Amino acid sequence: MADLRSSTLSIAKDNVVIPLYNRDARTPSIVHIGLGGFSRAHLAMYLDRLLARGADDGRDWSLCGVGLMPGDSAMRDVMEAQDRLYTLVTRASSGDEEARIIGSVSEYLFAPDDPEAVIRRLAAPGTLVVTLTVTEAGYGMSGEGETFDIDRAGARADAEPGALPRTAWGLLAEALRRRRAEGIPPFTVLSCDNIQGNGEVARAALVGFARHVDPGLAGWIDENVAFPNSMVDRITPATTDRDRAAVAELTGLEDRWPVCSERFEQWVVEDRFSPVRPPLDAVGAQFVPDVAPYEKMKLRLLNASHQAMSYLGLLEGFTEVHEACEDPDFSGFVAGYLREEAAPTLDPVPGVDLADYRAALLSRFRNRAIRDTLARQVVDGSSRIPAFLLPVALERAAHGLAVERCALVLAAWQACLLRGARDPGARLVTHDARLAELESAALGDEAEPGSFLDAALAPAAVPDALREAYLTARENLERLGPRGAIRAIAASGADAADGAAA
Ligand SMILES: NC(=O)c1ccc[n+]([C@@H]2O[C@H](COP(=O)([O-])OP(=O)(O)OC[C@H]3O[C@@H](n4cnc5c(N)ncnc54)[C@H](O)[C@@H]3O)[C@@H](O)[C@H]2O)c1
Ligand SMILES: O=P(O)(O)OC[C@@H](O)[C@@H](O)[C@H](O)[C@H](O)CO
Repeated sequence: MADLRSSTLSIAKDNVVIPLYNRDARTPSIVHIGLGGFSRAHLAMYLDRLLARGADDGRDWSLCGVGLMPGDSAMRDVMEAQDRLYTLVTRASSGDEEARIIGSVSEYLFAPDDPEAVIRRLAAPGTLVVTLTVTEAGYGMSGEGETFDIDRAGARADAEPGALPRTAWGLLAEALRRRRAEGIPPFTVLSCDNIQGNGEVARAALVGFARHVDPGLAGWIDENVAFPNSMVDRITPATTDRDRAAVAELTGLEDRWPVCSERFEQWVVEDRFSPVRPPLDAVGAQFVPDVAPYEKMKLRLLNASHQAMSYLGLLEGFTEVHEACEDPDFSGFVAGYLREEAAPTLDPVPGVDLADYRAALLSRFRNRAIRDTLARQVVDGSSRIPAFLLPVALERAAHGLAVERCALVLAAWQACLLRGARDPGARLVTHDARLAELESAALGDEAEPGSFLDAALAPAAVPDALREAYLTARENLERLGPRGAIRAIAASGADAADGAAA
């Protein structure tokens, strides 16, 4: 079978959508930092659509992908070998698959090889927007998510005089310094990470970093750079060898790194770009004046549900999201979390019926075709729990409302970490920037129940009601196991535990 590259596109099977637009001599208008699974299934797909239909403004809305981490050398190799082409397969729950070869990546730069090339691309007048998926942890925020911690972001070396920057913040600050010096208007910074107020957080990170280098530049960035908030959604698991084989079968071409996702897509973007807004509304994105209600809905419902099901599901022995969500007890628990605990904390969302949204989520989670794993959801729980689930628990506790389900999720997190602390070979949580600290806190909780919450959730102060609910949940989990602890909540009459109802 032929390898995927420009010269073999014409032999792709008939059902495959291929890029027919001109891919030669391009000047990307967008630089994307952190070109991983999600941005390849989402941002690059929207741009591929835009390039295929032709942008009315005549600009080249292709993107330059940038990898910053050492592991991104694998992406560099594949992008080089395949003329920056790859396959996106979207999978419906019926098993129906659609394949599209994405051609919107016009350049790929691996920063560890040549940071200067990345800075030059960022500083080029043609670069109008810089998009980011550097994960929640990449923003290096501490406190309530508003303060930039240069060490947490791993960016202290970037701030040394004369340093060649290695982090997103160092690269962006240096490129903006050059643009300012040369009188080139700044680009817009558009975060596509799952963070409430991701634009504001990106601003806090970049301005916070720049303050370490040049307070004048920091002030200029704060005043002149647009950081629109955005809500992004498309469940995109990591690519497996099984996916590679399936994609070869579907397209007739060997793709070393395809990406497979669900069919659902959503992108809600704050209409605040400077100097130029990409015409993404022509290809399915939605521009709105205020993204906050959409972000809150998505993070507290979808992302927090992933947290809610995953620690409990792993303790029960499940490995994939759909397994947990097809089980009546577990799906009843998630439905109960959505309906009883999370949804009441949301503001109305323009154009969205929240009951329909909740029902649609459960059916997306039950999509067997995408084979999303629980293990993917528990990476970096120390960034995800505080971002997705804790705000629901804190808001409810502050209003004297029940937090049993949030508390059970926290107890299951502790139990998963405890297992790894006792037997590293049996770890259920394997990747977290704070893994050693969390495992030790989970052990400490055995001697002093509740102390795990203080250590894991700091600097958040743990309200008494959450602590009490956690202690009950923890005891139930130990005594009854995950299913029993879930049933205890259902039996308490807190909800109907109807797995079918959202
Ligand atoms: N996968 C999804 O379903 C999904 C959906 C919506 C949003 N997202 C957002 O996208 C992010 C990435 O998800 P993914 O599925 O693409 O993951 P991935 O592992 O496929 O890719 C992550 C990319 O981010 C880079 N990265 C990681 N830490 C970084 C750091 N500190 N600085 C710079 N780059 C860093 C990696 O090198 C890689 O290029 C998530 O954290 C989330 O915020 C993901
Ligand atoms: O990617 P994260 O770390 O923000 O969260 C894990 C999952 O909840 C997330 O990737 C979802 O699949 C995604 O947000 C769906 O749009």
